[in-house]
This record gives sequence, C-alpha cells and structure tokens, in this order.
Amino acid sequence: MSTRAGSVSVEDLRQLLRGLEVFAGELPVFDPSQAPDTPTELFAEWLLAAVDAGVREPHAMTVSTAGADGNPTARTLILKGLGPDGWRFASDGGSVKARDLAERPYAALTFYWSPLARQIRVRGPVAPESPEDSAADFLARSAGARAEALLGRQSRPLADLAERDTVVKESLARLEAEPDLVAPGWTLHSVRPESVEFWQGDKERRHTRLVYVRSGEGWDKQLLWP
Ligand SMILES: Cc1cc2nc3c(=O)[nH]c(=O)nc-3n(C[C@H](O)[C@H](O)[C@H](O)COP(=O)(O)O)c2cc1C
Repeated sequence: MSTRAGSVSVEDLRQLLRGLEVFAGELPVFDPSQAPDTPTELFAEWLLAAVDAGVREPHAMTVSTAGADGNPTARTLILKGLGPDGWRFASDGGSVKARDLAERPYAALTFYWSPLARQIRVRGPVAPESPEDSAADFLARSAGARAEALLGRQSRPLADLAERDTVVKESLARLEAEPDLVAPGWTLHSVRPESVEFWQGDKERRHTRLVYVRSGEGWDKQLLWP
C-alpha cells in the first residue's frame, strides 16, 4: 500500500491535520435558557447571524438520504425555504436523492457555519410539495439551472464536458422558445422535523447542544452532553 497521497506523505498529512486550529477567533455565546419555543425561530435567528457574518452560501446544507439498501448518501443542496411543513429543498426526478426518497422518504439535514462554529441538524420524514409549488420553484430558477434540470440527466455518466456544453445550449434554446417549460420530475420536498439540534462550538470545548424534539403540537427542549 502506498504511504504517499500525491506529493505529500501520509505522515505529513497526519501532522498537518493535527496542527489545524479549530474554532479560532471570536465566537458567539449561545444561552439555551433564552432559546425560543420553536426550532424554526432559532433556526431563523442563526441563519440571519450567518448571513450577517458573511458566511458563503449560508443556505447550503448537507442532505443525507438512504435507499432501500439502507446505505446513506449525502450531498450539498440549497435550502429553498421554511414552509408550514418544514425545511424545503428541490430535486431532479432522476437523481440519486429522488430515488432514495422514493424508497425511503426520510432525510437528515446538516448546516455548518464555520465562522460562527455553529451546526444545526434536522431529521424527519420527507414529503413532496404540490405540483404547483414544485413548478413555481422550477420557474424561479436561473435560465442555466432550468436548462440543465430540463435535461433530467443529473448523476448520469457524461462522456465529456463538450457534450455537456452542447446539450445545455440546446436546452437553453428550447427554454427561450418555451419559457414556461417545467422539468417533469422536478419536485420540491419538505422535511417535517422530528428533531432539530443546535450546536454552538467553544474554543475551550465547552460546547453547547440543545435539541428540540417534537411533542404533540409543540416541542420539548433538552440539553445534550457535547
Ligand atoms: C454549495 C452547493 C450547492 C448545491 N446545490 C444544489 C441544489 O440546490 N440542487 C441540486 O440538485 N444539486 C446541488 N448541488 C450539487 C449536489 O451536491 C449533488 O452533486 C447533486 O444534487 C447530485 O446528487 P445525487 O446524485 O445524490 O442526487 C450543490 C452543490 C454544492 C457544493
């Protein structure tokens, strides 16, 4: 087995990883006794703080799913909104995530805002939103994003980049002629949270975790050991 990764030795990498600083700089203090009654309110507060702190793509989250075999797949997606049914994201009908969700309609979402040392984890069942909402989401996308999604080829093998550029160009031309086209499989999904956990990192490792667990129509709050 090779002990080198590229031109850096495995030992060098190990040293580098051990030497990297975590939670540098000024971090916010999270007082869980002041936390609102619902996780949605606290999520909105933390998202706004991430936007104010200049976090790049603060609305990007890791969406983890599992198919019928139970094996997880995770990928980054953009949060589309917080509807009455929960955290929303959209998927191409032919993608791996769409297939997983058809087999096992359950997801875990993870947000990490590095400059604030904050993580939020959301878990719950996933349900599709109405075809009207899905179509509205599709039509709100940029022309380039719609052209790509219209092809319905996400996650399929691609021969070369020139093929991508040619086919997307054709798809853009199609959209110009028919601007109301909606990709047939485009679906907006909502994760209805069963639990939402807020984690505030601390340089001295006095991390704070607060989990909201759904209880009837409301929420129970519980501190967790970090
Ligand atoms: C910051 C960021 C945002 C992304 N946003 C989306 C998105 O909103 N929708 C999407 O389908 N893929 C998005 N992607 C690409 C996905 O991570 C993933 O590669 C793609 O959805 C295929 O996933 P799948 O094969 O598991 O279905 C994004 C990637 C990054 C890094």
